[in-house]
Amino acid sequence: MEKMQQIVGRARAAFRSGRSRPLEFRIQQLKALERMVQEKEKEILAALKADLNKSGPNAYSHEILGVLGELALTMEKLPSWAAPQPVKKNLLTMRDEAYIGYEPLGVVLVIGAWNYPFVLVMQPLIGAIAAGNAVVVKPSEVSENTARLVAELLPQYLDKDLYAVVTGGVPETTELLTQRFDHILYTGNTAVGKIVMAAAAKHLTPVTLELGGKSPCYIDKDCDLAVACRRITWGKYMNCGQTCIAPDYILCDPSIQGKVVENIKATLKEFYGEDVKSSPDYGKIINQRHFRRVKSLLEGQKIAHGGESDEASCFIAPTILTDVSPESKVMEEEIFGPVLPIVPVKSVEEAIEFINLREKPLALYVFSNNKQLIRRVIAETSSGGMTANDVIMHSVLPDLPFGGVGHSGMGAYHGRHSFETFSHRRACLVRDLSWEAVNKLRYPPGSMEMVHLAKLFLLKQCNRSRVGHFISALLAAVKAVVAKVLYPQREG
Ligand SMILES: NC(=O)c1ccc[n+]([C@@H]2O[C@H](COP(=O)([O-])OP(=O)(O)OC[C@H]3O[C@@H](n4cnc5c(N)ncnc54)[C@H](O)[C@@H]3O)[C@@H](O)[C@H]2O)c1
Ligand SMILES: CCCCCCCCCC=O
Repeated sequence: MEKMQQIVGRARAAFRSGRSRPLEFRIQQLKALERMVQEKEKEILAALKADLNKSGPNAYSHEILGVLGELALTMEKLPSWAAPQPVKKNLLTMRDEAYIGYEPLGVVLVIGAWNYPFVLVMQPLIGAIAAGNAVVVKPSEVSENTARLVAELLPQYLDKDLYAVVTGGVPETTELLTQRFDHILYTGNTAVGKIVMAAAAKHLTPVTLELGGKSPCYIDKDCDLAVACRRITWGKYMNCGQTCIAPDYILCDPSIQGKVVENIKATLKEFYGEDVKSSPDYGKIINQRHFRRVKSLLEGQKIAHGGESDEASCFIAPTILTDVSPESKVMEEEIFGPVLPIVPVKSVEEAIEFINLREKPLALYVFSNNKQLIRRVIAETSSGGMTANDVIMHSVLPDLPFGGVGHSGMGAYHGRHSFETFSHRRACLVRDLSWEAVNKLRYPPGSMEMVHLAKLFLLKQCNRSRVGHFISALLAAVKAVVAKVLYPQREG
């Protein structure tokens, strides 16, 4: 493989040429990306099938639709997102142009994870292109078929120098991270997140870290359990439990634990039939390393449902664990597999305390008919995102920032948030060279009279209701300037 330094150097030279900046160019590249997804749909679906045994409908709705939706939204909204954003002015600057200008950061690195291997590199790429950057994409080597396809397709549709793909594993990523980037968006586990952040710190490169964690799900007694459990089952077992924002574990009153199990069991049958292993909708564990890791979490647990497995095909049945101790291994690490522990808690207070004693999760879920209880859980906890009375769905609304907090990550993307993540918000003030008399207020020699006037100018916002103020301030300023010019030696 070509040296990382050359790849990044070429992207930087292409960025410096300025061609990624015009909006027409960005939109043309996004259109090419859309054409790529449409023309190569079959190949993308085949790669996702080979990597994760994703069925066509699942791969389409979980990955391709997300990419097409993000592309359509970005192409439609880019002109308004990228437009200078005027800001409020004060009396000193009321004649000027004051705005936030969005400028590209430069060369951006996007490192993806294997569980949604297409959407997790494409969505950040869309935001980075939209913001006018050059981009180096590093898909996960663990989902090797999708990685290979991304490396093959992107150069066929996009500007090859501006948008490069690097494949490979830890050695290649380690080498890539020695290069200087202007932003890094990394998706993956928290331990590697720290490695990425340390490497970025050497170049003072800002990072967006899309990490994981244990996302709790509290079920209140006052709840339609059949609906709640259907939604939880969908979000927990989709992609065989390998979803960053899957509900990791359930907290509920011991009196409803049995009913929760029964409802989830009934839903599993509804979704995947009698023989889950042969269901096209279930997927598989990505590889044997993860198979063994997930299997080991079942040791010593009370299995209320599931537990069957087959190492050769990386299959672990949808599994429910009951009466799980908070101290057990399954409650120490993110599960990232089809295992759902239920930890009994006696009240919402206990649930909130349980959540707050642990690292801030990427997502948090609460099910209840009681709106006040939902508000309370939101107010008294913290997480990257949350959905009440459903799971996962906050991540599909592009106006909501998608990201973590604390150990579940930093920064966010999706929709406009992606554009902002990959842009520098530049403070712009454009003045002219007239009205120098008013500017005399800030020039030496200083006087308290000038300070009082400056206070009036600076602390008052400029809007219509304050026109009166403005006129009197202006008159006072003129008077002060005249006084300063006539009696320059006087003390303030
Ligand atoms: N927040 C999100 O959007 C999101 C999405 C998907 C997954 N995740 C989280 O990611 C985790 C699962 O992904 P994973 O970490 O197993 O994915 P992974 O193994 O695919 O690793 C992610 C990326 O990091 C790179 N990498 C791995 N080790 C590295 C090292 N030592 N130095 C530099 N780079 C290295 C890999 O090459 C890969 O591109 C879970 O914790 C999950 O919650 C988060
Ligand atoms: C409609 C359901 C879409 C699900 C997409 C989930 C993507 C999560 C990425 C983290 O793993």
